[in-house]
Amino acid sequence: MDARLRGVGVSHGVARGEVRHMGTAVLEPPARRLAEGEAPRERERAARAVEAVAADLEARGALAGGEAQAVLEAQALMARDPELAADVERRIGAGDIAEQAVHDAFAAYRELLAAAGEYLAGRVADLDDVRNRILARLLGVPMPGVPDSDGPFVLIARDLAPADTALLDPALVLGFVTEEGGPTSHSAILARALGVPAVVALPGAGELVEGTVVAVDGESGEVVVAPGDEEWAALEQRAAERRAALGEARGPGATADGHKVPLLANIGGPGDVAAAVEAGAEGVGLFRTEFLFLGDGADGSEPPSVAEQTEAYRHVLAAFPDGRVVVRVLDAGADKPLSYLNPADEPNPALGVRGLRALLAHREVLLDQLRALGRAAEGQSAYLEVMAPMVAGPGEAREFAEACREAGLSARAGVMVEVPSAALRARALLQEVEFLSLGTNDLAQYTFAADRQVGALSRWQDPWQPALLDLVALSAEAAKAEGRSCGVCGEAASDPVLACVLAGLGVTSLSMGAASIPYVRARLARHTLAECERAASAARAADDAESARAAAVAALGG
Ligand SMILES: C=C(OP(=O)(O)O)C(=O)O
Ligand SMILES: [Mg+2]
Repeated sequence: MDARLRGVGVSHGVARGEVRHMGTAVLEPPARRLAEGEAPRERERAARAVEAVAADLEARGALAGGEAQAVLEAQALMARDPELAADVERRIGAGDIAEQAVHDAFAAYRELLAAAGEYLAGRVADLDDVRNRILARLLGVPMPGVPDSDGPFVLIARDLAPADTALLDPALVLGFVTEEGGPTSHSAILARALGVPAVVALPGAGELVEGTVVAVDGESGEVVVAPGDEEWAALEQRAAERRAALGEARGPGATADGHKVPLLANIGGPGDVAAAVEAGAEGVGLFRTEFLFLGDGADGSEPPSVAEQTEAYRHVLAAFPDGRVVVRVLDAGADKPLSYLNPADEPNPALGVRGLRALLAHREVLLDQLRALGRAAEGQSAYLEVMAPMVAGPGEAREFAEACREAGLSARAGVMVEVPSAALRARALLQEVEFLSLGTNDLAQYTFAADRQVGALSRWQDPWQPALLDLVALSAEAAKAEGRSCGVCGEAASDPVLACVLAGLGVTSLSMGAASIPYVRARLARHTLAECERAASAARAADDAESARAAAVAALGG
């Protein structure tokens, strides 16, 4: 095994300790069929196991409190899902024993969830955990979970379920490393909440030998196997420098010479507001409203009502008095499909009727959302702005602006720049709408013809690609020429060094997950605007992502 492995760092800090593996044995149902007349008793056995697991999850939640409680309660709801229960009953009726019926019903549900796109796919680990718990209960074997240990350790798992992470003792668990998961998985969210460093998506993590000492850097995503004292000291030093820098930077985002770059939060709903406020977000740069349409409360068969939407939007606006809140209208399709908006049989959904295209084909859904936003903004001091996703040209921008007017919305209307054509014709877009926001995740997908959901193409998702920086520069220059704002709300904004480069390219605000805000604030505060501009030119002059980053780091003095 290599001495240095690299995954994705999702929770800052460094840790060193012995590896302990999570009990991940997949429980297999015994091969047996029900005899005549056994079904009623078997149904009862299944129902009792489900209820016991749901109650246990709730009890763990009550003990843990806070964010963990919400997650565990959501898992208890999954366990009690009436459709799952009906499927289990049906399978038992067809002769399956309870273990087999639970196993297969969850597998069917899992497939649905995994196919529903990135955010819902992140909940697959939660569902697997619920299934394992019910199976363990039925089989009478110990629950899967965190290993027992007398001393502190680094926890290694395929993916972590909230029921396990919620009750972790940060004094014992020094850090997490998982083979799967991403920045939106619960492992990542809860690691950040617990304040322990975490690295996810590290292939081969499962092969680390129990008891080996590893060092985990939750920022760079590095895991060093058997680190020497010098290597460990260097990692600690880096972490200490980052902490010191964090402590010094306060207040609104700005470069060392006072050039303001507002730091905003990306949120998926009212539940993310507290973390954004705590991180000192100056507002919201991207409210991904599709989670209201796809999320826990929605069943995905029809849009939430205007009243339901109004309430959710009002909650968010109220949290940012006098702040800016940019709401993106529903972005359905490709990684976030919605049956009533997107065609079922598109050969290539990422290039299909998605985003604004789907909304223009269902204008009533768009108009209802805009009306709900207008109502939510009444009497609030927050400054509402609305923007449309996946806009390819000025005609679409005009249609969006017209819909905003028709809905009687007085908020500023803008568009996301996520398609190269929008960046190339940014000035024309700004004849129709009032601001731009760069969605670098999709912009990378469409610039490099690389599906953002295909792991094997992930290097093309690297926002340091110089061609992507060129498109950012084009958009920012167009906005400047038109006297308009041009922010970034894709993942690019959350990389502290790249954030400086983006500021140097002329981007006017940066929006990111709340956890990244303090790091970006601290790094920006270290450099003048002129230094950021030099770093931006150096990065654009490079030929690939790696050398662009190296050139920018060198230009910024390390
Ligand atoms: C911010 C973006 O939108 P999403 O990730 O929700 O598609 C983007 O594409 O960069
Ligand atoms: Mg996008």
